[in-house]
Amino acid sequence: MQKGIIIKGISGFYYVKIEEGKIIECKARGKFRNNNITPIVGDRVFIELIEEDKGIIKEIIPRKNLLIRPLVANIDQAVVVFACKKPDIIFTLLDKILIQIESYNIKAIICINKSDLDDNNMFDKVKSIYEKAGYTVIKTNALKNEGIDDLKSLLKDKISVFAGPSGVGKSTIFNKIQNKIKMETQDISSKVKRGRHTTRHAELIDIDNNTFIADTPGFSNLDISFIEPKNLQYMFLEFKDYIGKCKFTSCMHFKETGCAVKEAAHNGLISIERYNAYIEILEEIQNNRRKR
Ligand SMILES: Nc1nc2c(ncn2[C@@H]2O[C@H](COP(=O)(O)OP(=O)(O)OP(=O)(O)O)[C@@H](O)[C@H]2O)c(=O)[nH]1
Ligand SMILES: [Zn+2]
Repeated sequence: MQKGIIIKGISGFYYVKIEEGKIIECKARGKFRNNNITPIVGDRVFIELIEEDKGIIKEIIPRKNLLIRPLVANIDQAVVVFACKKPDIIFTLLDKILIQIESYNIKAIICINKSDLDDNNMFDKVKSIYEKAGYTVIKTNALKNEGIDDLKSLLKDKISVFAGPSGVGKSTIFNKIQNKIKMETQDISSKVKRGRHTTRHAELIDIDNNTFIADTPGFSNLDISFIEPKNLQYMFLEFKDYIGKCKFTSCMHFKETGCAVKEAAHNGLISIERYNAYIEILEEIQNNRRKR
C-alpha cells in the first residue's frame, strides 16, 4: 500500500500523488460507494498499485475538514487576499471571511496585494490590527513579483486555498507562485460578462512535493447566518485569552458589566476595530435570526 493525496478527480478516476512524487490514476474500491463515501480532492488515501501508474484507492484517511465550495478536503490554510486599493479594503468583509475560515478550523493568513498602490498605508493599518489578532500579514505586488517568495514560504508543506473579493489579484498571484496552470486575470467587468461562476471541480496544484494550492478560490459566500450568536466570540481569535474571565459566564461581551473582552478592547489589548466589528456582526446575526 502507498500513501498519497487525491489532487484531481474526473468521472470516476482519481489522480493520486504518492509520496515519492508520481501521480497514479486510481479507481475507488466499491465499498466506498456502498457506504456513501466518495473520495474527493484533498483526501489522503492508501492505494494499492495494480500497474506501474494505475491503482485502487483502498482507504480514505478521516478528513480534518471538508470545504464545499470548492469541494476540497483537508485544507490547512486560507490565504485571504485584499488589495491596498482597486478595490478598497472593506474591513467588515475581511472580518466575515476570517470568521468563515475560523468556523472550519482553518488557519488564515492575510495577503495585502497591490502594494504599488499603497499611498494610504493600508498595509500598515491591516498589519497593526490583524497581527495583534494573531494573523500573519504580508504584502505583495504581484505584477512586480514582490513578496511572492515570502508567500511561497508560508505555503510550504500545506494545502492552501485562496480567498478574497473580486479583482484583488488572486489569479495574478496564483500564476506567480506556480507555472503549471494559468488562471485568467482580467479586469472585473470583462470577467463578469463571461459568467465565470459556473461550477467546476477543484484541483490541487502541487508546488513542490508536499505543498498544494486549490485552483479555485473559496469563502466567497458571505452568508454567516449559520453561526450561532453565542459562538461568534470564538471566531475572533484574540478574544480567547479573555473569554471565561467575564463576570457572567454567558457574557456576549456586548452590554454586560464586568466584561473582560470589552475591558481588553478599551485598554488596547484587543484592537478596538476588531471589537467593533464583533459587535456589528453580532447584531447582524441576531437581527437576521429574529426575522426568520
Ligand atoms: N497595480 C497592481 N495591479 C495588480 C496587482 N496584482 C494584480 N493586479 C491587477 O488587478 C486586476 C485583477 O487581478 P486578478 O488576478 O484577475 O484578480 P482576482 O482576485 O483573481 O479577481 P477575480 O477572478 O474576479 O476574483 C488585473 O488587472 C491585474 O493585472 C498588483 O500587485 N498591483
Ligand atoms: Zn464579556
